[in-house]
Amino acid sequence: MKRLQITGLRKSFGSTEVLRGIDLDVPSGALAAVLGPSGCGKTTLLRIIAGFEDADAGQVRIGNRVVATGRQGLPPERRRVAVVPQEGALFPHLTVAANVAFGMPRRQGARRRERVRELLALVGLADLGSRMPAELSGGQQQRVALARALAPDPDVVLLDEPFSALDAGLRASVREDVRDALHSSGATGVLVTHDQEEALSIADVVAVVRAGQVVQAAAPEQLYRAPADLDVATFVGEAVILPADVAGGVATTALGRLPLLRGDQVSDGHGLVAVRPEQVHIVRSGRGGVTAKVLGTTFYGHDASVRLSVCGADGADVPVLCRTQGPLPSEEEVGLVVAGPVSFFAGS
Ligand SMILES: Nc1ncnc2c1ncn2[C@@H]1O[C@H](COP(=O)(O)OP(=O)(O)OP(=O)(O)O)[C@@H](O)[C@H]1O
Repeated sequence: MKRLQITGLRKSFGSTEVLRGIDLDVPSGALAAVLGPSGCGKTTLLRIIAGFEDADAGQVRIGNRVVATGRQGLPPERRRVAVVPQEGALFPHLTVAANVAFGMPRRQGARRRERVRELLALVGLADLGSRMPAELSGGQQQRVALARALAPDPDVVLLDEPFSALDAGLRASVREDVRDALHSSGATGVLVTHDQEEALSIADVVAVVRAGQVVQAAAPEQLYRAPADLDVATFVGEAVILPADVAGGVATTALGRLPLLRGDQVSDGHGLVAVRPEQVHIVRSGRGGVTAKVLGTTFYGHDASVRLSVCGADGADVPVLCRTQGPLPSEEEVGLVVAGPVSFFAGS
């Protein structure tokens, strides 16, 4: 089994406490994304798992092996952990095949060549073994880096912002290929990123790190639909935040009366609700819903993001965001209805 269990991991550099009790549990063969703003300690966490850095306290366990506990740990080469760095870092003077074979024992001979072929096929580069790294695109280089990491058959693969150097068009397809290759290999993966779309789109589990702790770890859809707090709600995707008075599991807001997620567990009181823009639907003025005025539209091609304002309880304008197929004329009056339950954060 290749389950990765991290408990109570702490690390300070001088007087700066970077990791303050990180807990993370990644099932065998799953891919976890560690999502957090720049400087929150993501790379430090990976370096500790890999054995490049010692923690001050806590434990790293892979399957039934404790690879680090407190300040003690196995050396990196005995952990069965591989790292894919930010930019492939391939050996420029070796062919693609030789790069992939680099970490494998030479005595394997024909088996080694066969394994390189398998790995290149796994990452979709079956025909490129004889090329030099400089003759590959950035996305192809990252796939070779993954194949090289997988060559010694590691239990855990760590990926440090592996797509950040790729342009937007390429990034989506390369990350899907990397996810599929990782899943096929059976290795457990941990990817660190500050890109929420990347985390949501490829990971089985997303762990949001803030101030050196995991504030929520959940499947992408659960994280998006039921964020643990207001910061997670706004960090993971866009949200319309509205003041709300709650009674009987229903919030009264500037967008009308909205049912709450797990409303039966929410006490009556005042707070804020988070509404996802795609929950807000436009209906023609006079056809129900809350009246809103269009402020402007940003058109993205596949859809558009419309900024509107509705009238709050105190008479002030409340900004609202929704998604539409195309632009709407500014100043137009429309009706808005909200579909589905919303998250509530008491006393915020
Ligand atoms: N060897 C070190 N000595 C001193 N401080 C360090 C060291 N390594 C990291 N830090 C500090 O620890 C903090 C976390 O760094 P880390 O690189 O882990 O963050 P990160 O979340 O990966 O950031 P980014 O997304 O920008 O790469 C930063 O404030 C950094 O300056």
